[in-house]
Amino acid sequence: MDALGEAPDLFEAEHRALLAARAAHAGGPDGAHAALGELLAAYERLLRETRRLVRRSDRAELEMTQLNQRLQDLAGELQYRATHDPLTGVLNRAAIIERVNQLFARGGLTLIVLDIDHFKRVNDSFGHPMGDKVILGVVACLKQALPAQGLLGRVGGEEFTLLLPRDDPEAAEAVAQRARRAIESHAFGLPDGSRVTASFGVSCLARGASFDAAYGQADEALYAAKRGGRNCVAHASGDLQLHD
Ligand SMILES: Nc1nc2c(ncn2[C@@H]2O[C@H](COP(=O)(O)OP(=O)(O)OP(=O)(O)O)[C@@H](O)[C@H]2O)c(=O)[nH]1
Repeated sequence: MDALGEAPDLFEAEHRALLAARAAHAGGPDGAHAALGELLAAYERLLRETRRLVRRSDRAELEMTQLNQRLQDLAGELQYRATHDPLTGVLNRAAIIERVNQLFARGGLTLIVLDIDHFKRVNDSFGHPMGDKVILGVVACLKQALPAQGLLGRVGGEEFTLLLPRDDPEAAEAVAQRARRAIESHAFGLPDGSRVTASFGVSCLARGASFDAAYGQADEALYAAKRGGRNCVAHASGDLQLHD
């Protein structure tokens, strides 16, 4: 910048050489040779500068593209972390609440809530890492039992939800029983050879309901399943019915 705040003209010398060449050309052949020499030198410098500027701008563009990609990756990572459980990689509670409320705006749905039975015993007897391994095993069983259009989430420590995009109690019963059997028969590798089971509560509600209503019902049914002896499925359709 000069004193007036204007950027210096990078091609001042070339501009002057051009003016001189123009004047020499207008004045006849006498001064033309010297002017042509100056013009050549100026033209060569112009090419060098232009190449340097193009290279610099290519580098800047590449850096911008890389920065942009990094930003997009970070935004995706942030979005993933905000919506997924770090241990299991399934949807977290906040993401499940959002999905359920979105789906209720469009139609009915089924919320199945399940809780691993006597899970505290696993932690107390074999340690927290073994408990984590059981949680991962349960998630693998749930993924196996979940239909393609269903969603799986972790809504508490050892509590999960299966979300089915229709309020169909029979389909819900089939999915819950499939998940229950998958857990019951899975080899978790506990040191004492004991099996792991889970209890299930099912709520099917029509369009316009909310996560709180569906979760409240499913949770109540889940505790009926616990009271009913665990390793079973209870529905919240009016009065609670146990299935095994
Ligand atoms: N390993 C591990 N344990 C967890 C995690 N989150 C919660 N827990 C444990 O889960 C256990 C839950 O125990 P309780 O709520 O008493 O229930 P429970 O022993 O499963 O008994 P019931 O539900 O009545 O069958 C507690 O010991 C928690 O510390 C986790 O991420 N990893």
